[in-house]
Amino acid sequence: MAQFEEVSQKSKLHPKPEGLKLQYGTAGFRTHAKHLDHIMFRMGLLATLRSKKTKSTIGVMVTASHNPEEDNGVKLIDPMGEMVTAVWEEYATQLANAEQDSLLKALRDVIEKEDISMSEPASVYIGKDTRPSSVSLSQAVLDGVSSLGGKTHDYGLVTTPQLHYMVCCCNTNGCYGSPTVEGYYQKLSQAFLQLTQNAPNRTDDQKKLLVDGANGIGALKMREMEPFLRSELQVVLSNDGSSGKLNHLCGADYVKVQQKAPQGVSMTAGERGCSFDGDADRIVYYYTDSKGRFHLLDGDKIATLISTYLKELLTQAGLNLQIAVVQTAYANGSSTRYLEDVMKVTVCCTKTGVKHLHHAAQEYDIGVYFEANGHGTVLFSKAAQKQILELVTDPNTNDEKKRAVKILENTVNLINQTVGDAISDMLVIEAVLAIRGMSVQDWDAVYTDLPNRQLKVTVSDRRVIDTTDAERRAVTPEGLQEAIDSLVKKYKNARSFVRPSGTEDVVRVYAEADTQESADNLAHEVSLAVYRLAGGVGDEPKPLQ
Ligand SMILES: CC(=O)N[C@H]1[C@@H](OP(=O)(O)O)O[C@H](CO)[C@@H](O)[C@@H]1O
Ligand SMILES: [Mg+2]
Repeated sequence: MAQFEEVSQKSKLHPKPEGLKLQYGTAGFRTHAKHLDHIMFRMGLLATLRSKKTKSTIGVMVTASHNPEEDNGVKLIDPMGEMVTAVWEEYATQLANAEQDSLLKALRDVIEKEDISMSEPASVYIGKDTRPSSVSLSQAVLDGVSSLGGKTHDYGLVTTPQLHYMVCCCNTNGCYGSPTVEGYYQKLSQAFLQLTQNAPNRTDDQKKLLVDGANGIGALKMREMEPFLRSELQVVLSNDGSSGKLNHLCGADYVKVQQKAPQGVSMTAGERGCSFDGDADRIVYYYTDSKGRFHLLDGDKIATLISTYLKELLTQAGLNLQIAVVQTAYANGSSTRYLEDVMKVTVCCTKTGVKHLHHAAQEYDIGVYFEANGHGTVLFSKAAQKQILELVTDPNTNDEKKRAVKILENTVNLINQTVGDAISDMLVIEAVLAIRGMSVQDWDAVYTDLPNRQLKVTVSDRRVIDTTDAERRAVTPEGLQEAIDSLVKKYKNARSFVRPSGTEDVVRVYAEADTQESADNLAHEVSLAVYRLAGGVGDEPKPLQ
């Protein structure tokens, strides 16, 4: 077959290092950039097949998000802008690991299993982050697509959520928006400007926001978008990539894990700041109080703020829609308690990884999902969107209801429903604070986080730990869960769980309790239990200082 002749020829330009095995993990392939050229070419091939199969445009994003600059990675995007489905993750791994001489066989296997008609046309959208290696790696993706006769549109430098958005716009024939970066800025900024009209008396101080761009793509795109916001948001951008290194001592992951402000951001007391990660699909907020203490507002605080706001609007609009918040086991216990007991919203817990949260959120009229690390968005069901639109145009709606439902409509337009999006989430948070007249301190005071600690333990094979109940309980190895249970009993308001990481070769330990000292001690004791019962390697975990 002529098509395969070209694959065969071109694949020689992107050879697989013999014996190298990589896996499509929680967030696609991710490793040192030097190992990825063949992976990119093959993901170009796979995206082309996926496009033929679904008769839709598929996205391929070249990025390694919050990883160090030397790394890179790739994620595939399905037709509605969601993460690629699990079965195709398997194919991705098979194709990635086929040795050079069995690549065509691996390709034919997928075609056969999925019964793909090779005469279908194919279309693939491609984007990349600012890593130096992204230039040649995205070229390898383009080569893969063209060698199977697929059409490509190379968006060049875009954030991950922007590419998800483009794919969704394309496959909905423009219903979701226009598939251009300009179209994205226009849709979001128009919704934001409409929303801020509900808060006409904001001062320049209130409009000011410090943004840490993680020296990555988010910074570039924030600069591009700024004029569209017409000073309704006054962004002070740092770590804009002009001098610092990507994700180095800055960005959302650094701030969340270290629980301190990024370097290069100078905040006066009470000013609010936020950090994006390296591909701008995560965001966390923070401020420093008058005593110089740093306060983090993470994904849990964001989910609480947004769901409270939506619930209030639904009541004002007289709409009977069910709202739920989807979290993972890492959600702070105080947030879960507040949402269930005070807000009376449904809270559901899934396994770690955005695809799990996204699927769970699709089950509700309105599903708000956030990982504690700041990755999340809101999904509105088709029926919910229809009800909102009908009420906007209903001549019998009174003024109060009309105001609420107009705000809801603009909020729907401001949210990137395809995936967590730092820029979109930031604008939603800014709009909510403005409309509700809240400062960042008011927001922080809604509930107080339980002190918590996350640790990592290295074991010889992390797969010996199997979990259940959305990863909150360990089933194996024997005795581990009992050990955790009896340690937890020693502390007040305590909770702890362990799970094998899906992105690193470690076991993660999480503990929370009434004081930082208790959380630290509990996390340490549970780490010791993991080390002893699950085959720890290296030195025994030491107590925290
Ligand atoms: C505790 C934690 O933050 N885990 C992260 C991390 O997964 P692990 O499976 O824990 O390594 O990376 C995932 C992909 O970016 C992200 O979805 C998840 O939230
Ligand atoms: Mg990311």
